[in-house]
Amino acid sequence: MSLSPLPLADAELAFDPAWLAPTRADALFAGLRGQVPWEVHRIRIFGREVDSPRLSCWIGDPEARYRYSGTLFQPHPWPDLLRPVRDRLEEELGAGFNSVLANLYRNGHDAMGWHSDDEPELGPAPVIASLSLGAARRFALRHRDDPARKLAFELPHGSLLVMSGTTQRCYRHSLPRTARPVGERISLTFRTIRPR
Ligand SMILES: O=C(O)CCC(=O)C(=O)O
Ligand SMILES: [Fe+2]
Repeated sequence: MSLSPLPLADAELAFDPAWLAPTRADALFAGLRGQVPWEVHRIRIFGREVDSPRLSCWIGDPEARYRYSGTLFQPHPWPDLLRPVRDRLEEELGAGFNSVLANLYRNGHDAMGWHSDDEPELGPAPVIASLSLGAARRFALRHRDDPARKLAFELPHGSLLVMSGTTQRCYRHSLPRTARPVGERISLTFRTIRPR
């Protein structure tokens, strides 16, 4: 398959439902599930620090540090099995990626709340490439100022979603909880952190 634009005003989205062949996607899921040092990240909600409802791991080049809630996060080194994925993304998208936030959603209770990836380290118009592995989950976008502008769709095993341009500035996105019984899902959100 190939990347095709998804129409949404003030956003720049490209989607490929089958970026990775199923057998490759299976192998990547199994390898990452076993090799990544999955952690519970703490997030701030309404001024309180709580465990995020998923497991995560920040992976990247040594300079891809970022500061969050007063803590300086140092990335974990790239697992070998992610290097060819990063190389292919860089070549196909013509963008550099020095880091990836890996997320593991253990079941339908695990989720990601509404947010924009708009930390200053990402720059004003970041390219974020998100590869989905494992159980298909819904992904939702909604405009910051106009609730009528929204989009939601499934992210299947091996799919790639690229958000760029004004997407982070104009939209929030989320991965909602679901009451359906769903298996594990891993997302890899490739980014570029500019060192401060
Ligand atoms: O898991 C997903 O597809 C979304 C992840 C996300 O929005 C993020 O890591 O910032
Ligand atoms: Fe995000």
